[in-house]
Amino acid sequence: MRMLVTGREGQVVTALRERAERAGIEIVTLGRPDLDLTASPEAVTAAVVKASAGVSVIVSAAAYTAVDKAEAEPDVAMAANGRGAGAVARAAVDLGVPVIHLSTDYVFDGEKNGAWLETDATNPIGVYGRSKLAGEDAVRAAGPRHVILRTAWVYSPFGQNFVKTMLRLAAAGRDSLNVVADQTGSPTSALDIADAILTIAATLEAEPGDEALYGTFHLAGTGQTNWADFARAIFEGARARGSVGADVVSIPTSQYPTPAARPKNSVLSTTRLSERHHVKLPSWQTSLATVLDRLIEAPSRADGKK
Ligand SMILES: NC(=O)C1=CN([C@@H]2O[C@H](COP(=O)(O)OP(=O)(O)OC[C@H]3O[C@@H](n4cnc5c(N)ncnc54)[C@H](OP(=O)(O)O)[C@@H]3O)[C@@H](O)[C@H]2O)C=CC1
Ligand SMILES: Cc1cn([C@H]2C[C@H](O)[C@@H](COP(=O)(O)OP(=O)(O)O[C@H]3O[C@@H](C)C(=O)[C@@H](O)[C@H]3O)O2)c(=O)[nH]c1=O
Repeated sequence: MRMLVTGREGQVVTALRERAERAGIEIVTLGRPDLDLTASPEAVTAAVVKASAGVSVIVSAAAYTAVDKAEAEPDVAMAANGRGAGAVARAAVDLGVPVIHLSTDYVFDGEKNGAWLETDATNPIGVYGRSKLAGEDAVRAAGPRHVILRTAWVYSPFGQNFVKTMLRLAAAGRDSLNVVADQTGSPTSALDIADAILTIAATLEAEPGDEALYGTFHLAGTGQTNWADFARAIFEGARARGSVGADVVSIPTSQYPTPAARPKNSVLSTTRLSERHHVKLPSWQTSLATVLDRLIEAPSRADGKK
């Protein structure tokens, strides 16, 4: 298998590079300046086609992900996540290969009691979510051979994410942090996303004509939490590894004003993916431990002891 992934230094693209190399899968990454999703759709499609010699699948992982900043520059977010995503998917159609496209829990308004199904009505409450929904629509319009993977609350040893922010604030000496406790979701490791994408890509390659494998799927860590409890788990893990933590004070969202509104309930039902692609991610606690192991050097290892 040879795979092209959009993006260069993002969390998912970096995790995919690592996992693909380990599995002996050839991976081509395409990011700025060679690919700018905000360029004209024709230029985006041409750049992807040009870089895709011999690829059997395209993974569309690059996106404008600055949720708050998007409120101030909706045109840029929409160009990248809407039109840009559509142009990447059209390149896959031109090449005759399937596209695996990453989307988000933020396409929902968060008002449901219970986990969101793929068939639930979307209703994004911010610019980022609206731009990602436009991208989903553009991917669907490009052709039927797509897998849209809506994921959530992504963290990893790479790039920027909530886990690294918490560890950085504690390391900078913040002994107490106010964190919102009324937004619920499922933290998802980019390493797990990468493994899932490799499995899904292999299945698509083996069974290209199976229509049940295409469409929209939810992919998230198993279990749910809120940001405050997630922060507590991060600090508990940090302390257990000999690093510093901070006390977490639970606050309502109203006490942490941000430019963009976030959904109250982001929990995604992942049953469809496990039934059709036999992919089920570990519990978020298990995956958090794996990522913390990589982010925090254990004292015994730092001492050179086993
Ligand atoms: N992070 C999260 O919590 C979640 C992410 N998702 C989705 O998953 C996917 C992967 O997210 P993640 O890896 O965390 O994202 P990151 O923010 O870590 O990385 C985004 C990548 O997109 C690239 N990029 C941004 N703008 C452009 C552009 N105009 N042209 C080309 N490349 C661009 C960045 O390039 P550069 O390195 O040059 O900045 C970077 O490589 C995205 O589609 C995102 O919407 C879904 C749910 C949650
Ligand atoms: C740093 C910090 C954040 N928060 C809150 C703000 C927010 O509601 C929540 C998470 O903050 P973040 O800014 O990391 O989250 P955010 O950027 O909204 O994360 C989202 O990113 C996009 C790309 C997605 O697709 C989503 O699935 C989701 O992961 O925690 C606190 O309450 N206290 C703090 O000290």
